[in-house]
Formats: sequence, structure tokens, C-alpha cells
Amino acid sequence: MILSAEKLVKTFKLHTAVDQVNITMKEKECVALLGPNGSGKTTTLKMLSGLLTPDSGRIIFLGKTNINRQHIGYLPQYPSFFPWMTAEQYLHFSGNLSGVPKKILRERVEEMLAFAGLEDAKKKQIGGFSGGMKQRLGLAQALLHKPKLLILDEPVSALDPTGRRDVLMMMNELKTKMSILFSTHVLHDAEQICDDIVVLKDGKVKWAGPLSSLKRDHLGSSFILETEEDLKGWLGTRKYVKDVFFPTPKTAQFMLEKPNDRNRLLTECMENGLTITRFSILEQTLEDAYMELIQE
Ligand SMILES: Nc1ncnc2c1ncn2[C@@H]1O[C@H](COP(=O)(O)OP(=O)(O)OP(=O)(O)O)[C@@H](O)[C@H]1O
Repeated sequence: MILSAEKLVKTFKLHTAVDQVNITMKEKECVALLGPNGSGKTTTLKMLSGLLTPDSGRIIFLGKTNINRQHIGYLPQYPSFFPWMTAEQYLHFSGNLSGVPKKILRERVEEMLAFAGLEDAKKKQIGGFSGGMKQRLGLAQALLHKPKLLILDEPVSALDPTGRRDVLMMMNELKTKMSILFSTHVLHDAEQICDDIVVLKDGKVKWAGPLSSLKRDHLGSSFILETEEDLKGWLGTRKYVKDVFFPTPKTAQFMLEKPNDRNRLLTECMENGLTITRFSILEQTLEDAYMELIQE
């Protein structure tokens, strides 16, 4: 276990931004912290990076309760750069701040510029960089001191599709070398690179575990039933039919309490003299499962 956070709480004035959050990470694991705006992602990441002190709870990083920031690389949601600096100058400046030994800094800067695909732009001022270039530079800065844990706050949210792809590709390569914890409000980003997800809502963990289990654990399938007769009054009285929506009076989309309730429903339709013209199962996506979780 590289990181374990137990019952983290952070309150700003009267508002509890993070409420009893638990997160654990194994070595070289990639975990996405998912949640809508204001769900507490940034606050959680700042506490785990040692930038914010929790009101209560415990963080154990590399077996110790005092967070050793030498082993953490952090990229904030809105990294700020000096626009007049060149990429190379900025990395030298950041390397000095994070204590990279002088004799290896030059070599490390070159290595990171190459990794971020910024070799050709190294003498150019950051003020003229695209959003994607700035984000790649931010990532290079977070990696300069070869951290064991990389914490990235919404690393791709503000990028166009090309920038998004580039940064996700970099993260994909990095996850074989270090643990990565990143926040996003887009499930698709998480799906592309991570093993586990932690879903936050209103500061609390709503769900945590492997992405592959989210669908299985959280959702059943939804169904569509169409009959020649009006369904509206009749279907609504079945206790095992949930979340019914009627696109037309003779068509219903709904969920069932248990998967085998579908046989019961079809039997009851026939017993009640309804003529079924369509019955189908709507396969739900991971995105549906996530949206369901967030909207609950
Ligand atoms: N310094 C602060 N002072 C007061 N309230 C804060 C502070 N930082 C965060 N909050 C509040 O705490 C809650 C959680 O904020 P946080 O930034 O952690 O959420 P988030 O999930 O990262 O949101 P986003 O996706 O919009 O970045 C929000 O209601 C926010 O307004």
C-alpha cells in the first residue's frame, strides 16, 4: 500500500467539503477520483498532497503519517506559469524549488522536455503556448523530481480532443512507473486509463472499486414494454416496477427490482389481457451507471 487515507474531513466555515473520505492506493495503481463540480475532489487531492491539513482523519503515505512531499508530484487544476519564461527556464526554476540536485537538473529538464514533446518549444515563451502545451509542461514539472505518487487535478478537463489524447497518452505511459491519482468529472477519461475509481458526491464517497464492478454492482438493466392497450395506470401499480417513464401511454421504460421479475411481469400482462407488441432490454453503459450513482 503506497497511500491510505482514513476518514478525512475538511470543513470551510460551515460547509463540509470532504466528509469521512477513505482512499487507498497500491503501488503503480492508477485511480480516478470522479464526481460532479463541488463534490470535494480538489480538497481531497490537496489534503493528500500535503497542501491542506485535514480537520480530522489520517493519511499514511509510504508507511508514515507525515506526508513526504519529495515523493509526490502535484499538478493543480489551474497551474500558473510566468508567461515571459521559456519552457526550459520554467522547468529549471521548478526543479530548483523542488530540490532537484543541481548536477542532475539539466539532464532531468531535457528528459522531461522530450517526454512532454516540448523539445522544439523549449526556448519559446510559455505565454504563446496552447492549452495542451501548457498542460504537458505542467505535467513535466510535476515529474521533475521523479515522484512515487503523481496527483493530477482535472488534468484533461480544459483541453481540446488532441490535447486530451496527448495528456492521457502520457499518463498511460507513466502509470507503469508510478502510482497516479487524478480527478475528473468525465467517466470516459477514467475508463481510458485507470484501474479503480472513487466516486465523490457532496464530499462523501458514493462508490469505490474497480471500474468493471461499477455496472455490475450498481445497475440492473432497463426495459421497454409496448402494448396495444394503455399501460399508464396498470404498470404504475406493480410494486416491483421502478423508475417508470411513459414516452407514450402505451409504451413504458422502466427498471425491475430483480432480474427475474421480467417473467412475472410478462405473466401478469397476459393474465390481465394486455397484448404485448414489444418487450426489449436496454443494455446500459458504464456512463449510465455513473450518472445513476451521481443522481441518486
Ligand atoms: N478555500 C475554500 N473556502 C471555502 N469553500 C471552499 C474552499 N475550497 C473549496 N470550497 C468548497 O468546498 C466544496 C468542494 O470544493 P472542491 O473544489 O473540493 O470540489 P471539486 O469537486 O474539486 O469541484 P470542481 O470539479 O468544480 O473543481 C465546494 O462547495 C467549494 O465551494
